[in-house]
Amino acid sequence: MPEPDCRLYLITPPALPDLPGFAEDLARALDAGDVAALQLRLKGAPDDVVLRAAAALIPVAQARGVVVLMNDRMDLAKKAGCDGVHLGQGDGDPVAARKLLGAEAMIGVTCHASRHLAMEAGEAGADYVAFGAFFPTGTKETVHQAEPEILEWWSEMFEIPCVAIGGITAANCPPLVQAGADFLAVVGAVWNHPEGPAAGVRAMNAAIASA
Ligand SMILES: Cc1ncc(COP(=O)(O)OP(=O)(O)O)c(N)n1
Ligand SMILES: Cc1ncsc1CCOP(=O)(O)O
Ligand SMILES: [Mg+2]
Repeated sequence: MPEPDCRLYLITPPALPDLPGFAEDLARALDAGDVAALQLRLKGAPDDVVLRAAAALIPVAQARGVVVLMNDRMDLAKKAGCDGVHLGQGDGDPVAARKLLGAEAMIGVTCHASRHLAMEAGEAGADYVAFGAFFPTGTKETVHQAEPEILEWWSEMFEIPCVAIGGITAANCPPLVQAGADFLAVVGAVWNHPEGPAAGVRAMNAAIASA
C-alpha cells in the first residue's frame, strides 16, 4: 500500500505504570493501522525508568517499521538507541543533537505557533517542525494556540515536513490534514479511545484518509 500524505505520529502516555502491559497494547495499536513514528514521552521519569521503557518499546516499534524518538533528551536518545529526538524550545540545540546523533537521526523541534521559530529550526537542520496546540488538551498545559493557516503557509513555503499537535482527534483533524500537516501527533486520541488504542489508530487513520 502507498503511504498516505499525512500520517499518524503516536506519543506515549506521560507515565507507564504497567510497562509489559503497555508494550502489548502498543503492539496491538501499531498492528491496527498506519503509524509513522512513536515518541517516548515519560515526563519527569528518572533516567533508568525511561531507559527501561525504551528497551521494552523500541523493538516493538522498530519491528513494525515505526521510528522511535525520545522526547526532550538527546543524551537518552543516544543511550537508548532511538532513531531520533524531539526537542522543545528549552530542550537543547538541534545542531548539537545532530552532532551527537548523526546525519541519519530524525530531529524534530517544537515551534508552537511561530513562523520564526519554524524557520530557525529548519535552518538548524530539523527534520520536522511541530506546531500546536491546535485544540484544548488535557495531556499538557499549553500556552500557545496554533491555527491551521500556519500549516498551509509552512507547507507552501518549505519542503521540511510539519507536525500538528494538541488535542487532535478523529473528529477534529480534517482541517489540519487539508491544511497540509504531514503528521498528526496524538496522545489521548489513541490511548484514551473508548474502544482501546487499536480502535484509536483505526479511527485516526480513517479520519485522515477521508479528510
Ligand atoms: C511532535 C511533538 N510536538 C511538540 C511537542 C512538545 O514539546 P515540548 O514543547 O518540549 O513539550 P513537552 O512534550 O516536552 O512537554 C512534542 N513533545 N512532540
Ligand atoms: C505534548 C504536547 N505538546 C503540545 S500539546 C501536547 C499534548 C498532546 O496530547 P493530546 O494528543 O492528548 O492532546
Ligand atoms: Mg520538551
